Amino acid sequence: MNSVEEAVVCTGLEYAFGGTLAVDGLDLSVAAGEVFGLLGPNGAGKTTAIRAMTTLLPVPSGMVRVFGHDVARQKMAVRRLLGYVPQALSADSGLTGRENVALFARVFDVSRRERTARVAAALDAVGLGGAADRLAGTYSGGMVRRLELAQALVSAPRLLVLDEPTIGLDPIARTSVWERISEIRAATGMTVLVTTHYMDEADQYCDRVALMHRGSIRGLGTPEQLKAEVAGERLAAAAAAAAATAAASASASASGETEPESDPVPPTLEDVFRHFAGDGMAGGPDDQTERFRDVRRTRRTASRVG
Ligand SMILES: Nc1ncnc2c1ncn2[C@@H]1O[C@H](COP(=O)(O)OP(=O)(O)OP(=O)(O)O)[C@@H](O)[C@H]1O
Repeated sequence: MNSVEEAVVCTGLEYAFGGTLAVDGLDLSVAAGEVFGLLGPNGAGKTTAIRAMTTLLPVPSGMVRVFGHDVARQKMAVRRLLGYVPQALSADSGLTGRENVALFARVFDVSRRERTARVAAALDAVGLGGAADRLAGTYSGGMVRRLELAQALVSAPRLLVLDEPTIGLDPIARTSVWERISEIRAATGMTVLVTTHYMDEADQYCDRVALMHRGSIRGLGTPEQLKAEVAGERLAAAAAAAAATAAASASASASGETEPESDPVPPTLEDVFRHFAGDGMAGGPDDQTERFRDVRRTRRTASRVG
């Protein structure tokens, strides 16, 4: 990708759990400094791909590089560049916000001299400076998610990876989490890789998105590019349908009415999602299993957040 620095490059990434091929030949490149959304239906392989990128799953060398470091051979170098907010909650409700972040500062080897200032700066950056000495167990769901963001930020990562950062949050808390992410990214130039099922969030906050389905990428581009692509395909399909109707109807054919009507409603990113992943939501037995799995997990996460 010529002169653009690449934060993450996946080349033919594969990962299987027993007989289940969760990631199936994933090719992906995330440019340094962009907010990149990895989208796709339940079970598409997003979390598995992210866990491979963050060194949490073993993959052969050559499949994933983070800022040029191979995750298989340079695991520690990669970890030093990363901040990761997993889907499952990681804050300890029995510690204060400050203690939670300080714990991460120690784990991520922030020097003793810098630690106090870095912990305070991370808490301020997510708007928790005033609540830093309260137990995390007294925080609202949105505050807990922002605390986890502070935990991931305390090591000043070049790449922040967020797996469904706003799941189970109300619209105001979701906006607050995203505003913090946007501010921090603007201030630091950090790269952000995020998964979300909220298409409105992806549309508003991501520079580019990839639609993942059954383990590989099916669509890639800016939200505007992908919406334009779907609009173009809808028009082409409408033209083909109109031509077929005209051919079948002598009267239409005689009057030459083969032009399709223009699409009155422009596609949304949700339409893009359905376009690329529609067959994943058709309701086969595997998809039903994924949906139940997701409902259970969303409820679990929401109840732990709330
Ligand atoms: N620990 C595991 N053991 C066995 N199979 C797993 C495990 N984790 C994931 N899978 C399977 O791998 C596939 C991809 O799952 P993954 O969690 O990566 O999808 P996802 O896109 O992140 O889904 P969601 O949007 O629901 O979080 C699914 O078929 C899932 O059932």
